[in-house]
Amino acid sequence: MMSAARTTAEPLKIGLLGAGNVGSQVARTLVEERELISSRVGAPIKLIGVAVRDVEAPRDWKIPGELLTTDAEALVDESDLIIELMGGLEPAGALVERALRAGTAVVTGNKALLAVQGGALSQAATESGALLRFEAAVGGAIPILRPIQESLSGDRITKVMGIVNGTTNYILDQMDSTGAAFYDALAEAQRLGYAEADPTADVEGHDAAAKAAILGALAFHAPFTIDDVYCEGITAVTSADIEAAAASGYVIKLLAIVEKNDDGAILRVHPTLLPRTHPLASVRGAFNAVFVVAENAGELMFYGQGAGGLPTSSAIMGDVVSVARRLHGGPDRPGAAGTDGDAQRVRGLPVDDARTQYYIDMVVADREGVIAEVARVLADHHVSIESMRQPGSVSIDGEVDTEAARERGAVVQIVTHLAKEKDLSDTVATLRALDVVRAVNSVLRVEVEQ
Ligand SMILES: NC(=O)C1=CN([C@@H]2O[C@H](COP(=O)(O)OP(=O)(O)OC[C@H]3O[C@@H](n4cnc5c(N)ncnc54)[C@H](O)[C@@H]3O)[C@@H](O)[C@H]2O)C=CC1
Ligand SMILES: N[C@@H](CC=O)C(=O)O
Ligand code: NA
Repeated sequence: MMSAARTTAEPLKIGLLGAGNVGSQVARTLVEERELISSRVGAPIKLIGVAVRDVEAPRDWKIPGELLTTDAEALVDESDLIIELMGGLEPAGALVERALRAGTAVVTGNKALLAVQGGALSQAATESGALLRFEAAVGGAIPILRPIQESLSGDRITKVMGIVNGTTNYILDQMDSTGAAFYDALAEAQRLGYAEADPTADVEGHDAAAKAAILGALAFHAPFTIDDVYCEGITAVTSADIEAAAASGYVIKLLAIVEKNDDGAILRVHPTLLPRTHPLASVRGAFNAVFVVAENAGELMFYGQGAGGLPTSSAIMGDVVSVARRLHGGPDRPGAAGTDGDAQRVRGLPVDDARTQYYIDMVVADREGVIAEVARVLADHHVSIESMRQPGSVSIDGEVDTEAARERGAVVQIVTHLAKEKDLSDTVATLRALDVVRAVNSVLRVEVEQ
C-alpha cells in the first residue's frame, strides 16, 4: 500500500525515466526551478536521478552527470514519484507498473502505453493507492484531461472532437500554406521535437488514435483502447488533394472524433475537409484544439501547443506539483492567494503601466499643417503611429465633401504602436487642448501583438 502522507520536510524524491525532447526540459525545470516548484508544492522536492540509455548522449539541456544512470529499475525503487518520458510500450510499461505496484506515484506523457494498458495500470494504481497522472498524453500543454475528469465530472459528455496531433497538423499546414513537400515538412517537425521517436505513429494516425482512446475512455467512463478506434492517417493525402480542397474553400485536417449515442460510442481518426471559416481550420502549425460537448455545459473549446519539449514539460510539471502536494499530505489545489509559500509573489501595478495599442478617432480643423501638429503631440509623448486614415470631412445625412462639412472639420483615425497607458492618456489630454482639435470622439484599446 502507498506509504502514509509525508509530513516531514524531507524532500520528495523524484526519478525521471528518459531525457529526450520532453524529459530534458523536465530535468531542467526540476533542477533550475527547484525552489519555485518546492514552494508551489509547499514542501521540498528533489530530482534524484535520470535514467537514460547513453550517459554521453547530447541533450537539449545538459543534465548534471551525477544524476544520470542506466539502471532505471533501481531508480524506480528509490523514488517517491516517477516521471516516465521514455515513450513506447516496453520497458516503459514494466517500469510504470513496477512503480505503481510499489505504491509509487507516476506522471507520464505516454499515450501509446495508456491507450493499450491504461486500464490495467489504473487498476494497479487503485490497488496500491498510488497516484497516476497523464495530462501531457493528450493535447501537450493544453489542460484537457483534468477538465474532462474533474471540471466536467458532474455533467454528461456527448462528444469530443479536435486536432490532437501536432506533427500531422504541422505537415498539413506547411503543405497548405507554403506548398512544402510532405517529407520536408515531416523532417522539420522531427527537428522541432514534435514527432514521436518513430514518426510512423504520427503520420499513420496511431498517435491521434491513442489520444482518441484516452479521450473516449475518460469522457465516457468506459475502458476503450486503441483497438476501438477506426484510424486513417495522412499518408494518402496528396498535394493535389490539398490544392483541390483549397480551391473549393476547404482545408484538410486530421481529426479525432469520439461521440456517444444511445447505443454506444464511435471513436475515429481520419483526414477531414473543413471549411476555411471553421474554428479548427485556423489551428496552425503544431497547435492543437479540442472541442468538448457536454449536455449541460454545451460546447467548450481548448486550444494551445500540442507538441514540443517545452510546452509538454509544462503539463508534466503541473501533474508533478499536483501529485507532490498530495504526497505531502496537502490538498491537491493551489493555496489561497499568497498562502502557497511562493517566494515570487507578484504585486499589482497601476493601469498606467499597461502597454497596449490604441485607436483614436478625432475631428480636426481641415487645414494645412494640422496632421503634422497632431503627429508631433504623439511623438512628444513617445507614442508612435502604426497607421493613420482620413476618411473625409464630418458629414451629416450622407452629404459629400460640401463646404459645410469641411467647415465642421476632418475625421482622423489613428492606430498607435504599443504605448504605455499613461503616455496615451497624456497624449489625449494634450490633443484635446489643441486649438486645431475639435473633438476626440473615441479612444479604444487594440490587442494585436502577443
Ligand atoms: N515530444 C512531444 O511533443 C510530446 C511527447 N509526448 C510523449 O512523451 C514521451 C517522450 O517523448 P519525447 O521526449 O518526444 O521522446 P524522445 O524520443 O525525444 O525521448 C525519449 C527518450 O527516452 C530514452 N529511452 C528510451 N528507452 C529507454 C530506456 N530503456 N532506458 C533509458 N532511456 C530510454 C530515449 O533514448 C530518448 O532519449 C513519449 O511517450 C511521447 O509520446 C507527449 C506529448 C508531446
Ligand atoms: N508526436 C505528438 C507529440 C505530442 O503528443 C504530436 O505530434 O502531437
Ligand atoms: Na494536455
